[in-house]
Amino acid sequence: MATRAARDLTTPVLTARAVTRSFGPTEVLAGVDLTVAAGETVALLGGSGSGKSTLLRVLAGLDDAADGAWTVHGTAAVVFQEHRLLPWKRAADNVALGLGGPDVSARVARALAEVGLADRGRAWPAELSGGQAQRVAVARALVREPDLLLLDEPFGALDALTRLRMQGLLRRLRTQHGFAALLVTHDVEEALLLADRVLLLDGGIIAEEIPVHLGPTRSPDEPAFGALRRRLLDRLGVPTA
Ligand SMILES: Nc1ncnc2c1ncn2[C@@H]1O[C@H](COP(=O)(O)OP(=O)(O)OP(=O)(O)O)[C@@H](O)[C@H]1O
Repeated sequence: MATRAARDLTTPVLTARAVTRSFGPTEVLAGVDLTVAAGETVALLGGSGSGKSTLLRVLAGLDDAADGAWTVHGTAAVVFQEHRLLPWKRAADNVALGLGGPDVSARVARALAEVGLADRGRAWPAELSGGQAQRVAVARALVREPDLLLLDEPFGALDALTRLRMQGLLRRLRTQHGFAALLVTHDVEEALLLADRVLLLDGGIIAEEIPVHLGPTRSPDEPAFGALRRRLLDRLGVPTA
């Protein structure tokens, strides 16, 4: 699939300023500022109920009750924890949903091949494993050639092995396509495996920003990885010693 070579890489793909969102008297987002650069992967980490999913929904345009200013420069696509495939449509038709043009079936076939499901296009969602269904959800996002992927715990419902495979898939697709990603996760290891930067959401704001200076072939066995993991777990109030 063609990457967007013409895109201006100096313009951020996402900027958000002073984003607030309350539910009744509870202010869940209290003035969030963040920027995601082109091609960058940013993990959004925070405790349960800290507002990660709320923020992602706002940025994805799925919540119109928030205040503040946020802009996606380019095309964004969202992948949720649940695959959200329509059960009455075959895998390929789920990927094709909302697309137009004469080459839709070729684009869909290419996207399915890229997630390793070239031969499953005619399958019904109920015939797919959890991991396969989530791959179809990734293909549905990929086929839109996004500049930014918004990922809300995309592998959270998968078993540990499938999760590792999906993380590898995301890394490969990111290298091939060059999209930026904002990844909501509460898995510190996942954040460190995938992200260039980790943002900690706490008290309704980005309370801390941690650059992840690890190489592309990073491993949890590296001392620097372990040090960052301890720092993040400590910040999240999880004892490590
Ligand atoms: N539609 C809603 N109505 C009322 N309260 C809501 C609604 N959506 C979210 N909240 C509240 O906002 C807070 C943040 O929720 P959110 O789902 O964004 O947290 P999270 O950080 O993604 O949590 P988790 O990691 O457990 O998924 C929670 O207290 C939640 O109860």
